[in-house]
Amino acid sequence: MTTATGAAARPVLTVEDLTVVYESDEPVTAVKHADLTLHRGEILGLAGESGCGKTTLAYAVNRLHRPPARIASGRITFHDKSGEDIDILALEDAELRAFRWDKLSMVFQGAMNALNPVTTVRAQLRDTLLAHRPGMSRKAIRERSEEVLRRVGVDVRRLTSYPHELSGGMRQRVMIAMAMLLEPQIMIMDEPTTALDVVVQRDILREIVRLRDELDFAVVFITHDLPLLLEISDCIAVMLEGEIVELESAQRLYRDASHPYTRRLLGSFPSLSGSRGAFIRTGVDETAPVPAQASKERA
Ligand SMILES: Nc1ncnc2c1ncn2[C@@H]1O[C@H](COP(=O)(O)OP(=O)(O)OP(=O)(O)O)[C@@H](O)[C@H]1O
Repeated sequence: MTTATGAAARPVLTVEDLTVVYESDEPVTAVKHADLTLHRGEILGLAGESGCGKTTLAYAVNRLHRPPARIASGRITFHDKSGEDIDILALEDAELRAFRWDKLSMVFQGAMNALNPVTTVRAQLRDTLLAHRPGMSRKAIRERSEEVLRRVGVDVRRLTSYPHELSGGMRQRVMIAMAMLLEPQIMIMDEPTTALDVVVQRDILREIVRLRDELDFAVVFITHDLPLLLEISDCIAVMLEGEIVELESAQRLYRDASHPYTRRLLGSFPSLSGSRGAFIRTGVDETAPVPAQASKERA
């Protein structure tokens, strides 16, 4: 199969006909018959205004949705690198616990507040490792913990820190380190940097793109910040009122969006209207390659 960016890649996740309904007094169909294919090593941006169903879709993919949310239709298949296909909606509880973090991890909105406040970074990394790799030696745990921290640009001396001793940016990096701890094949990131200031946000995003290049996991990146998605994504899915109305390479979407809503969305960001291309990096010309590729250099 060929991805929208032109590279041959196999799918790692297929979502077919997914419908999620909140069975409240007035039922809300938050995701409507969504189809999505994520390829190995791909960064897929999920864009759309607040309330369009992005988070609901991400939660359902990882079976983290809670009542009143109910999956009314669909099929979600994880294509493991071993060649096995895993039907996520059919997993038993124990299988699901083993699956999460290991094959697919998530960094949530405001995740930096999700760290346990009374436990050191070292203990949190160790607990996650031991839950999934019970036989892991102390030496291997130490080495892996140090490695993931280094990868996200946090000094290993921070292993002995408690979350309150870290800055917001550092806590978010630790959460990303947790998410990559078990070398998942997919990381879903739901507005992972929204609460951070712009400079730290860019720094972390560049890091995610660089890590993806090195480690080749796939990323679903959710935000309503379309300019940012154009910069880091290979492909972008646009959601409107629960439907995926467009799924295109970042480049095609930017230059030639077909859905009127996408065009409106593009036009609603002052930095994207007017002289196209200026927002990405200074000096980028109109005929330059896919924005995501150009942003792969390190910060
Ligand atoms: N617990 C709930 N009960 C009923 N409706 C809900 C519930 N949670 C979300 N919804 C509705 O589902 C729809 C999709 O919400 P969702 O949070 O998935 O959107 P989103 O695109 O992620 O928004 P945001 O960007 O603000 O996070 C919205 O109409 C929302 O009001």
